[in-house]
Amino acid sequence: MKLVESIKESGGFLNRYTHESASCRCSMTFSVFLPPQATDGRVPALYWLSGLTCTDDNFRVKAGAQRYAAEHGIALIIPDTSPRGANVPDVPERYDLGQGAGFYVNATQEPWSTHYHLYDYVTAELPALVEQHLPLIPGVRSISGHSMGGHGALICALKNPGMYRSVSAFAPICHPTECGWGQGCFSAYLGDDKSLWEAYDATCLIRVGASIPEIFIDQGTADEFLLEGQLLPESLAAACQQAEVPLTLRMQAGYDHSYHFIATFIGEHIAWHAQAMA
Ligand SMILES: N[C@@H](CCC(=O)N[C@@H](CS)C(=O)NCC(=O)O)C(=O)O
Repeated sequence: MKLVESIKESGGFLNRYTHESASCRCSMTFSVFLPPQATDGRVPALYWLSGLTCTDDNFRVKAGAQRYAAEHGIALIIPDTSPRGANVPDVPERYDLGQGAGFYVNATQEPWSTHYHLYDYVTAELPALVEQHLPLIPGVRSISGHSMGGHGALICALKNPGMYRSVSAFAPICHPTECGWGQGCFSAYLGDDKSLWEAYDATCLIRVGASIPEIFIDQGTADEFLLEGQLLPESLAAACQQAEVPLTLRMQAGYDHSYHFIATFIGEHIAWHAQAMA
């Protein structure tokens, strides 16, 4: 992997890397915040998955997370949301399909199946890469994300028991098989057989017994996509209650879907993950 930018922040370094991804078969860019504690030792890592339209840039410039990561001595690993490049299929007129909308699945359908393997990328290729090259404690990971990335964080944790010490999410797409965003991407990436979609749906995974110690979610009540029925936290809450999965779902009065909402609560999420990785 190649370091393309390094900026000192909060006593640590906000770095950007590019590498040739075997999973996505293209060059991928990701950001990493290394806290000051990484100068003389190895640190735990919190993976952050962003939402529709995002690159690795949105979280690093808008969430204000680096200050808290420095305080707690944890690294932030911030991947892109899809494969990229002129040879990678896209639908430029759509923000919710193609580049910027990888949905953290392994696509099986043409033309997406060559490059759109974000699930393998995030759960296997990227952790192996960063743990080999950066001062991270191998295997000590947590995961969080926003919207499409909140969905990504939930399914990565639910499908890989023990891989992450903790999982949280901001305004996650909780039941993608039942919302417009999810149905649009899953039909394109995974095909028409809806039973295959359920393997990438947090609510469905909990219904069929996926084991997870605890889930922590913040959701704004004035979130335009909550009101539009894209997020469906009530479906996840019902599944968790039925399966006796501990869920802390905080409905935050008046907050919208934006990074202003994330910036307000990211400190609490980072403190919670840091404790789980201590
Ligand atoms: N119409 C919106 C829909 C997409 C959207 O709200 N994306 C959220 C995640 S689902 C986001 O993080 N946008 C980028 C940002 O706020 O920096 C847009 O094009 O930005």
